[in-house]
Amino acid sequence: MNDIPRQVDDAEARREKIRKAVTDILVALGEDPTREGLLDTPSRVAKMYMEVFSGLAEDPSEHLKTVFTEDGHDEIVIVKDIAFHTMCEHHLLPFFGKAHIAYLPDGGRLTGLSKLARVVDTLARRPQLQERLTGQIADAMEAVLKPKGVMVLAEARHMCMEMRGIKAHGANTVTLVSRGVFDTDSAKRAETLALLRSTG
Ligand SMILES: Nc1nc2c(ncn2[C@@H]2O[C@H](COP(=O)(O)OP(=O)(O)OP(=O)(O)O)[C@@H](O)[C@H]2O)c(=O)[nH]1
Ligand SMILES: [Zn+2]
Repeated sequence: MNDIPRQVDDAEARREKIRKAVTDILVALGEDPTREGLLDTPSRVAKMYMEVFSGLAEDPSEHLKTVFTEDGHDEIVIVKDIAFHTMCEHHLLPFFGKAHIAYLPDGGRLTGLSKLARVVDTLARRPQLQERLTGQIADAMEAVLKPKGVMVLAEARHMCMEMRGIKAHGANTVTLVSRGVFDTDSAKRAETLALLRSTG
């Protein structure tokens, strides 16, 4: 019972810290935080950060606990084109793209297909690096489903590379993690990678 008000208070205290920090940034930029257009900006940014970083308080593997055991079904499962939006931890600017996941079940242990997208969503709602996001998706799959193998391919555009700095417009970053048989069996790895990369 006592946990609920504490969490609410804690969330409000964190929102207030963000509001104050955003006001300080606006002042540092030479803006007038009291002008009409900016009046609610600190509150909006606080609400937005609490939303886009809400995955920090969640355990992604919880989503995978809906396991169906389908004896004899140890064929590869692939879910492609899982869209994600996240924030690069270096600049707090968005990077976004798609994750493609393949796993080879063991002992018939399958999870709901939507749960793979939920894992990606939870991990994306954190300050991230693309390599870490890719690895953490595979970690969650391994921890709960204990598959024979898991492969995760992610492709993304980083706003910190496009709208500032090097301004490499349209650069696409691809990251790949292979575990289990997809790491040790080169034929399976090549076949699965081709399936993950194929379009349509
Ligand atoms: N490996 C990796 N690097 C990233 C990711 N997101 C952003 N970066 C990079 O993080 C690096 C930070 O480099 P720094 O030299 O510390 O920062 P900076 O001066 O803003 O760098 P520039 O972007 O080159 O102007 C940059 O090269 C970014 O492109 C990511 O997901 N993975
Ligand atoms: Zn960045």
